[in-house]
Amino acid sequence: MSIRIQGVSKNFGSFQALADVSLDVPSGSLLALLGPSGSGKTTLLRIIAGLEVADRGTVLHHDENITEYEARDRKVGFVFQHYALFRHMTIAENIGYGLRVRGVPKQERQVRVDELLKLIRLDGLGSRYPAQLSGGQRQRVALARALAARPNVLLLDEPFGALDAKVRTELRQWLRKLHEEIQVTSVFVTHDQEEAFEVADHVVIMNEGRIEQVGTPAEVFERPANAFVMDFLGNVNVFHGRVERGRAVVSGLTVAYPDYPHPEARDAAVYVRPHELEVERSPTEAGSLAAKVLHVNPTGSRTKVELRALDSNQLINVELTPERLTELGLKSGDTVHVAPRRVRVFVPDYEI
Ligand SMILES: Nc1ncnc2c1ncn2[C@@H]1O[C@H](COP(=O)(O)OP(=O)(O)OP(=O)(O)O)[C@@H](O)[C@H]1O
Repeated sequence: MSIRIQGVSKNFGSFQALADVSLDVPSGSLLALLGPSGSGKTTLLRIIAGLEVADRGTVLHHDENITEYEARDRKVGFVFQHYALFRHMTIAENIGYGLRVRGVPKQERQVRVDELLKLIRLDGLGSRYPAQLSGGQRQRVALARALAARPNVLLLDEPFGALDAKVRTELRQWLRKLHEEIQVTSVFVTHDQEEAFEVADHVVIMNEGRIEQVGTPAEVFERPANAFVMDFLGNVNVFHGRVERGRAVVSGLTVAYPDYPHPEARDAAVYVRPHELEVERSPTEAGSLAAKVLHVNPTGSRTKVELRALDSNQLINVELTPERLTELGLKSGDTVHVAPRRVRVFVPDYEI
């Protein structure tokens, strides 16, 4: 069941939580809403669920306009961060609760609950109580409960937010596999980039009630639509420079920027990710920034090197492979030359 959101706006008093948001969630996909705190992710999810009413705009399920439908008529399943299970009910009773309320006969309920217990890999534990399960297992039960009535859409709001890092990682992979198995259209809210990238096949980057970009994890990471997305998606070096005549210039460094062919110079931000910076012992022909090595921190498969540009004093973060580090033999205090393999240039208020 696809979801289509068209021109949805929502105000809380004078505060605009969502500003003219439109989004398509293809049938069977798993889409993550990713953005900083307060960007409107939960509000959008609640509007899809029917728990919140939009001031303007429409929500369609498939081609049906469900904007006016109550939550219970929308056939959605929810999992929240703190969607507590009923403590006095067994796991099986918890999972079957919604079916019981809907009057599904006992036998049919039991078959469905057993099916779900298998799906969440907790078969045999149906007679336990929530207190006898780990936090991760409890969230899997919450998910089974959400799926019990075969919803058209599954909505998850920071479902693993309260769990520790190791369990979170396991549950992400588990959710990914589960989704491949059941293929129910799912929307997942998180402020954790790694989580969004690992779980979802499409990521929606939100900021201040607007959608900044929609794409696969690779698309938004490799081709960020704007400076906000670039910044938000992690560790990045930002150099302040200018653009003019098809070039972007940061002190000694010049790179081609054909998107700005005009002769009048404008301020620009030049973004380079740490693994897209090369370190050389001598200046490169294409232009490089002279910098002093502050720290070399070889952890894991990448070595993090912190440098300071000689002319601007700006801190620069570089990631090198262990092989490259050995080749260079870098140590603190060395003066080197840093050159980007790839840059993204953003010119404020300039539409390409
Ligand atoms: N019922 C409400 N009344 C007033 N303001 C609200 C209400 N619900 C949300 N807001 C405000 O709307 C903005 C967006 O909230 P929302 O919960 O959608 O953001 P979010 O991106 O999910 O953030 P978080 O990651 O912190 O949950 C916030 O500034 C929040 O304070």
